[in-house]
Amino acid sequence: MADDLTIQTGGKERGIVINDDWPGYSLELFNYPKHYSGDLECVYIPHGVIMDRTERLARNIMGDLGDHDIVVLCVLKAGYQFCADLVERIKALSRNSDHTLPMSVNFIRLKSYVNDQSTEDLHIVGAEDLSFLTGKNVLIVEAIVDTGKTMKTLLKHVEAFRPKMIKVAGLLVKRVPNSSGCLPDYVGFEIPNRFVVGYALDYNEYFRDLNVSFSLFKTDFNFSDVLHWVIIHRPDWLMGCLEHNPLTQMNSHWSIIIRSHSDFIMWAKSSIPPEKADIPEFCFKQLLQKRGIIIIFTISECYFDLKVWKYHHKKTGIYF
Ligand SMILES: O=P(O)(O)OC[C@H]1O[C@H](OP(=O)(O)OP(=O)(O)O)[C@H](O)[C@@H]1O
Ligand SMILES: Nc1nc2[nH]cnc2c(=O)[nH]1
Repeated sequence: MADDLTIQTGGKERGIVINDDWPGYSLELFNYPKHYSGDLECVYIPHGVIMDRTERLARNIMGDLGDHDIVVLCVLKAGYQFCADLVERIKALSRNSDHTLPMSVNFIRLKSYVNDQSTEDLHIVGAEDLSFLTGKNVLIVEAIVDTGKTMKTLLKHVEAFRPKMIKVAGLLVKRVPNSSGCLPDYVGFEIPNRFVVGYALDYNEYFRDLNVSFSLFKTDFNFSDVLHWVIIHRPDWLMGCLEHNPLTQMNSHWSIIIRSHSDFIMWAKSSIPPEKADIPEFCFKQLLQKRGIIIIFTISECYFDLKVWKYHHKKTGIYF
């Protein structure tokens, strides 16, 4: 995978390539949990297609590694579903062919995403000591390779324990501009640069329980409504954003900018006196306590926070 690692790099397949203009399937055609209604855009890759592709990956892995012992290293949390399904299919092939692939399964947890953003803060949680991998054939099983940072870090970590061989199976690989260049040896699907959820892939821990696989997280909503709602119901959170935003120190005026993560500014007001800004007065009292405000929300940060809030308050009957 990475150039500096002793892993075979040649002849890698891109898997099933999903083009940028793929609209997905209408949600109306599938069953999905009621608690996610309104949150999803479409079904991007149906569960059955993932299962069929996984079966083929299992066959490719058996073909390459059959008769070697392997240690499967499942990357949690998102990798658990793919790993379970892949191992199940390798076991089935093992039962029904002349090749056999003795396997042990281990788990490692890496965490770097907050909302839909990769952070520099990558933690390896548990199984820091991987000395049981020394001299072994290792199959790393990962749900998604996006920026590739997780995989690069993990490979370095695993390499340090001197396994005999490392192969990587990744169900999804995203086409991203600044990819680390780490490509799995076995790829299920190459997908556009969109945020997908379901089949154990989460958004701040939501949607792991979504079985209609890989749906797109919905981001089309009315920004003014969202902003009003946040200001009214979450002034504390808003202030938190300000505290942590270095830009808040820069300007003696305030401005509120809402932008999508592709940097398209959807709604912006800058240096407007509060009484002309069409935002409830009490919010401005709070905002104006802090002079020099620039608030930058990304769509999903803002939207998801509302969702969390909505779910949080379901029991108390406050709805967005
Ligand atoms: O290629 P990258 O940009 O590094 O992203 C890929 C990683 O992101 C997700 O993990 P996350 O940090 O969200 O933790 P999780 O698996 O517990 O959801 C996913 O499971 C991958 O490990
Ligand atoms: N749920 C989810 N987690 C990710 N981690 C990296 N990319 C993604 C993605 O598209 N969806």
